Amino acid sequence: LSDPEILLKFKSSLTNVSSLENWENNSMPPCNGHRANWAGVLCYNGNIWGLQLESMGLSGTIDVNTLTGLSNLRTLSFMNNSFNGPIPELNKLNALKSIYLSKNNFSGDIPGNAFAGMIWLKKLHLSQNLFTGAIPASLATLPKLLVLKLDGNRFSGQIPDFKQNGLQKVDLSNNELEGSIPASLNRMNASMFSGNKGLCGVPLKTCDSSAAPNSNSKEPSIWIIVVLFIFGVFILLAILAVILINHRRGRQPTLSVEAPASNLGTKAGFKEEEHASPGFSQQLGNGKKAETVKLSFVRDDRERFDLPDLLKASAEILGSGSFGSSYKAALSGGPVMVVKRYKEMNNFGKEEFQEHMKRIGRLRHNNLLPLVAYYYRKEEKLLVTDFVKKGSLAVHLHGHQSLGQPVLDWPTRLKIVKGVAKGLAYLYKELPSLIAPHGHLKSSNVLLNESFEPLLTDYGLIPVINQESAQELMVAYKSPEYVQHGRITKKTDVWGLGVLILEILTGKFPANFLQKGKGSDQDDLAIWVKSVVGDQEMMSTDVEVFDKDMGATRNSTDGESMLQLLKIGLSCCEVDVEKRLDLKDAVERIEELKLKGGIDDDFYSLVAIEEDKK
Ligand SMILES: Nc1ncnc2c1ncn2[C@@H]1O[C@H](COP(=O)(O)OP(=O)(O)OP(=O)(O)O)[C@@H](O)[C@H]1O
Repeated sequence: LSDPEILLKFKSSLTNVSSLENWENNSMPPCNGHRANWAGVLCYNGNIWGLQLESMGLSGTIDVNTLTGLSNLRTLSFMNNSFNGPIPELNKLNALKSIYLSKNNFSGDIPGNAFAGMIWLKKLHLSQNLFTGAIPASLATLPKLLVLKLDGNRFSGQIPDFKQNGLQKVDLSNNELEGSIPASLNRMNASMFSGNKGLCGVPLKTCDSSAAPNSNSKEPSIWIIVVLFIFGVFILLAILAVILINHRRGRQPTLSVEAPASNLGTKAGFKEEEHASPGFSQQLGNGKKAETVKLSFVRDDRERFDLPDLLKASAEILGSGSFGSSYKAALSGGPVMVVKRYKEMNNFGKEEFQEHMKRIGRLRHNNLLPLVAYYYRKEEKLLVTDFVKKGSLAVHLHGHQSLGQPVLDWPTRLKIVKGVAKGLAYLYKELPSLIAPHGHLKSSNVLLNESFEPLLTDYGLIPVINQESAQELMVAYKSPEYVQHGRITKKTDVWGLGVLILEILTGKFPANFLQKGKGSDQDDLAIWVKSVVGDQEMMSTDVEVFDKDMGATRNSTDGESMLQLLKIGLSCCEVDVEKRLDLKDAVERIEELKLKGGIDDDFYSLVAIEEDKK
């Protein structure tokens, strides 16, 4: 369906729609550039990014399924209308940044998972409705939530333990909540909790521990005893069952790994083929008779495990890059690790290799994925790191459709560039003897943590990669200076940073990495950007290279910062090394870039502003 068709279908499930009479198929399109022709529609670049249908007397059904067709929709407001019934299934619109449903007659319990997966949601207003039951638990883990207004409903039970540090306003006043206020909300104003008879703890009066859930405190305690008793009986039965099963099986160990694994503490290692689960271990061991295998840990602050533990774990291949393959392996009951098996590290003696791994293991920075351990055998090298759940920047920039995830917005992209720059500056400081301290900077080697902070990986490896393969495979050796003059310089990583910046701003994949081996004179992406933007001095915020998916940038600060970053990216991609920025200058210029002030980059609901004034 086209945008107008989607809006008309959406309108057909509403009642009392006289305010939407200019929503008509044969009239003007809903958006004309940034201007809206249809009432209550918010436009950016000809796309619908918001619906602000406030104070229109609307009722009927909010047809969320139809709205899923509007791929640029980021904000929804139905404030001050007459909608009733249960809350719509808003998490089908998981790219939304703000939702305003206050001042309607929505009612009933909200399912605990109603907001699960809404990782972009910053503002949620549900004030002054008739909602009952518990505050949905999924709200407590939304990573970007800043403002939550649930006041003036009939929410009951305890307040969930909000995990976010960034919460700015949480208004829970005038509900039927009870119990103690979680520590994460202690710094809120007391008025945010007023009108709830059962709440206690900072910033309200302290909880009286003896009489806390008081008056009818006897009843719950009896129930607790009954539940504990039943639970105890279950556990006893389970233990008996396990003993019986083991008895029946006799004394043979169920897994061949178990007996020798327990000796590991005293033995120096074990024979790989005795213990490994077939797939992963066969690939690692190559079917050859293995020597003893023991992981060397490069950090003291990490829980110890050994290669057998990883081999036992069911492994999943994450991907095969130019150097080999990466496997994800979950240790039983413990952390999830990634083991990268390098094909091209065979020319180094044990001591030389160990020395370098120790050096890498000493690095500590918020924007580096730490090396945890390594394994050295003459013909086999493995590096072990933590698994990063959100995956790589490459996946977020180029694979979001398949993941069903919203694309990265501008503030997130700027945060990633700033983090990458900081990580690089640290590598330059700590590894001054390496000509290219990273050497392999590209978007699949930038992983993203839970709050989209970038973590560089695969850094500092040039000294232990076989020279011939390095020249063929590593990003540093694809730089114009290497292709033309056969040398890399202190500014080679700056070129990698420039290509990454252009990739982040344009959303386009740098074609060079697709060609194995030597690339063209300079990166195709940089050539394309230069051909579109022309003379750097003459560039304006209207240049056509920016990824449209970065989202609304109507305000001038953001547009200006994007343009500045584009200029920095191009100056980092200068073919002439003399003219290219050095790392220090590039990092300084990146650090100066500003986001628009304030807490939000979407619209401020008119009714919400009025409410906030009260
Ligand atoms: N620690 C990790 N956590 C999560 N994903 C990871 C981790 N390390 C690597 N990956 C992802 O696994 C995939 C394979 O990574 P790998 O490092 O083997 O190859 P690559 O980065 O694509 O290429 P290259 O071998 O040239 O570095 C990539 O998509 C990468 O982003």
